[in-house]
Amino acid sequence: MNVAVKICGLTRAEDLSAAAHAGARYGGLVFYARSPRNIAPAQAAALAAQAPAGLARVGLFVDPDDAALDGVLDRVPLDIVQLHGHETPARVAAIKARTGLPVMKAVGVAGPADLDALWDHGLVADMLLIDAKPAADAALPGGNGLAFDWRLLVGRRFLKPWMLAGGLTPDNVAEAVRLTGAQAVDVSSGVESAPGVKDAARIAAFVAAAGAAPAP
Ligand SMILES: O=C(O)c1ccccc1N[C@@H]1O[C@H](COP(=O)(O)O)[C@@H](O)[C@H]1O
Repeated sequence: MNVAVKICGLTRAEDLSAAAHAGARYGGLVFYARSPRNIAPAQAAALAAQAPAGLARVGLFVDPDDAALDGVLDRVPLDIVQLHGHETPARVAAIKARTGLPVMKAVGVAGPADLDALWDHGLVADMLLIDAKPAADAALPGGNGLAFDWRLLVGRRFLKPWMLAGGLTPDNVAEAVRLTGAQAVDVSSGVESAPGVKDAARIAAFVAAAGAAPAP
């Protein structure tokens, strides 16, 4: 199976190298101050410059205003913008127009009613990211290592290509892919030794277990 893998929350050169070497197709850089994976634009620019051609650089934002977006995009070469907050479809469309980049919109899922938002966002976003819906009192809107009931996705079709996220690990990603038919998966905490510190062995195990094909 050819499953594309995104390793999110890269903060160190060795983590980016481990992701690329393992065969990941996307590397995520988190621009969200409350996250333990938050990265400053200057540091992100250096990391992004090291990314090989087969690794798409994804910038993760949470409800960014235009100044926040510009402050990163003026410095950091990104290939995709990931929106992981409460952005409306109209805001997604505006960010897509402003940045000129493909936009991946994350939608949190806890039950069947949450799937409706995937339809609405599928009308404007280029890609969808289906993540677990965080608890109301969660400190972060994502990156919590929290999974949702993957059976909610069985038999579902979406308007745009989508990634599965939320609590994925080297041990459960194969089952998640088998059950949902996901062709792309995203992981952050499941391949870490500590928040914000990726583990090369876990990255390699995750990519292998996902059934990823190496970048062409
Ligand atoms: O990783 C973070 O710190 C983060 C912060 C704010 C929003 C999203 C974040 N990460 C994204 O969350 C999902 C799932 O992460 P995990 O594998 O369950 O830890 C993933 O899409 C990350 O891109």
